[in-house]
Amino acid sequence: MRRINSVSLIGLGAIGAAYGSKLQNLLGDSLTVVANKERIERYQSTGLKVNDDVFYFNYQLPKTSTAPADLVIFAVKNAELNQAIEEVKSHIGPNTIILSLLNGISSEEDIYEATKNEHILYSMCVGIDAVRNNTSTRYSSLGKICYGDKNQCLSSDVLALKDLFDDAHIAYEIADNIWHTIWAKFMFNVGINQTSAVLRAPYGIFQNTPLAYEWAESAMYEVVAISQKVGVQLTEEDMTLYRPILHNLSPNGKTSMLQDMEAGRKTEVEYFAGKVCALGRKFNVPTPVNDQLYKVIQIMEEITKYHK
Ligand SMILES: NC(=O)C1=CN([C@@H]2O[C@H](COP(=O)(O)OP(=O)(O)OC[C@H]3O[C@@H](n4cnc5c(N)ncnc54)[C@H](OP(=O)(O)O)[C@@H]3O)[C@@H](O)[C@H]2O)C=CC1
Ligand SMILES: CC(C)(CO)C(=O)C(=O)O
Repeated sequence: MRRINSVSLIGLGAIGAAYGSKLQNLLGDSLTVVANKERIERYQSTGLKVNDDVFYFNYQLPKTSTAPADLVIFAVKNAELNQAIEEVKSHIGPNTIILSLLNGISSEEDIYEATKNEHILYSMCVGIDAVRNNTSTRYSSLGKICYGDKNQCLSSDVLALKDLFDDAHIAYEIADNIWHTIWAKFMFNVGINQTSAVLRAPYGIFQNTPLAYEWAESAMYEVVAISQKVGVQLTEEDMTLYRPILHNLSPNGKTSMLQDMEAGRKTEVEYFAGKVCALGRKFNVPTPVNDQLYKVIQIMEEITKYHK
């Protein structure tokens, strides 16, 4: 029976800090956070605050030679993924399990291309409303990590991760069809993240203003239509299933894209509307809502740069 005793994590933002704090409580220094010198100094100077607790992690510089970890977790943004893969590569051995908590539908394939690792479990996290302010992260709900083997089997990797999550008190769900689950989350992000960034609206606005959520759903419909061309077969029921998830998030919570917009960071629009529009063109599916969101969000990013 496989056991996960050592974990390396890259990306200590909202998601990395939230789940990393749980793992550190269990593993202590057997959880290693990979980061460059500037980040490590920043994290060490104040500690990493997660809700009301302060964490001092075991840090390691990128590309340091090290024994492979049992599990490597990616929790960076999509545009940062390629660099993160290079920087954490020395932690990945032939038997290392890899988990990518990034949103979108491309990170697992990108990691596979770069590492050829055969132990990548597909995953996403849902129902978490973590908001980060520099080195401080606050959440009211930690949600759960949905994951699975892409061949839909209960492999020893899947079971080893289940034991780790049980021990660390991280809620999880082993998905029957993880690719469908990831696409459903992609659909939700395409709707809620992008419209929230444009409206600068926290979850409460979408919970209480039907017109705002209708707009988000109009972007989601385009993902449903495309999914049917790529064999994923999302339906309107997948959209309905996300409504209670939205209503469980803190009304003051903000999507990761709204947080990026407010902090003047580049957003993940390329991996949401950018991907939807490209797939729409490929499969001849009209994507008028995402076409506009793609343009508006890119313009907003330029305006932010202009004012910096
Ligand atoms: N926030 C949320 O509620 C949710 C987010 N997600 C997804 O999870 C992913 C992560 O999002 P989130 O946590 O919000 O993003 P954040 O921007 O809060 O965190 C990303 C972190 O990665 C760090 N980082 C980037 N590159 C490197 C590197 N090479 N080495 C070490 N650290 C690095 C950044 O450091 P620095 O700040 O110094 O650049 C930052 O702390 C995204 O794909 C997002 O869509 C999924 C579900 C919910
Ligand atoms: C679902 C949601 C909106 C919060 O968990 C998210 O994935 C994000 O903020 O990126």
